[in-house]
Amino acid sequence: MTSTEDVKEKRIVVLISGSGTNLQALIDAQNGPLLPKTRIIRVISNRKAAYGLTRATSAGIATAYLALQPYLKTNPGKTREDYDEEIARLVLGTEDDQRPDLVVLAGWMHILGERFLSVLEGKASGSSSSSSSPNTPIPVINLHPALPGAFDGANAIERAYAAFQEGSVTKTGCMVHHVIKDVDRGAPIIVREIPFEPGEALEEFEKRLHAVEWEIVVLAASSVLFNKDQSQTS
Ligand SMILES: Nc1nc2c(c(=O)[nH]1)N[C@@H](CN(C=O)c1ccc(C(=O)N[C@@H](CCC(=O)O)C(=O)O)cc1)CN2
Ligand SMILES: NCC(=O)N[C@@H]1O[C@H](COP(=O)([O-])[O-])[C@@H](O)[C@H]1O
Repeated sequence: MTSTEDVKEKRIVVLISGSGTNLQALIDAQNGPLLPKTRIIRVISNRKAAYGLTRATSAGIATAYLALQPYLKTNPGKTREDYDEEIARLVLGTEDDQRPDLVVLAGWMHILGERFLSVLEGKASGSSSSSSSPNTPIPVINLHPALPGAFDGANAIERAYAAFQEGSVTKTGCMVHHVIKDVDRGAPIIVREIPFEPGEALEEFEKRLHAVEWEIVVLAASSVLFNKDQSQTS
């Protein structure tokens, strides 16, 4: 029987661009019933002012910042794809004990290209370390505030709310899905439907939606890390 001491710690890297309330939900869930022996080892942001960086630092989690435009400016000749590969390197770290078991995009507002995905899928080497498991794919999941195939891309909440105002939808939702090249089209892991309420202000609706996000981002991480089926779609 494996004792708890023998169970290898699970490592998560979280990518953010903003306030980090979903990062905070993951921080608070570390070593709890859904994420036992699990640690967020690094938080990476593409926005220097992201409050999520403050949350990470307050929680004693290492942080890194790298934004596309400053990267291109300080590296003449480099491309967006080079940036994506640099982000992959930041995700992998330089040593084996820095290699994550899961990457969570929690409000990460940059579309990641093939070069990033290839490194994380183990099809290309992005780490400078002689990792003992360079080709093991690392799952990448994304939190998106819409239902599968409904409002892909940025500003999904506002677009869904406007569609409700026009009478073209009665509900929206949020989901966590696997990340593939096609934005927001990866296989859903957890989906939650959230009906609109007539007369409800956008700000009030957003509060309801975010509260559901904080729940599913932890459930999805648990599902992927521990192969548990948390996929109650509702
Ligand atoms: N290859 C993938 N990359 C990303 C995915 C994905 O599913 N596949 N999900 C997004 C997250 N996201 C929606 O969930 C999303 C974020 C940002 C954008 C977008 O248009 N970004 C612009 C820049 C916008 C800005 O800087 O404000 C861009 O990248 O040029 C669309 C969807 C994360 N990445
Ligand atoms: N297309 C991606 C997208 O819109 N992601 C959204 O960014 C917010 C991040 O909040 P947070 O910074 O407070 O965690 C969340 O609402 C998440 O669904």
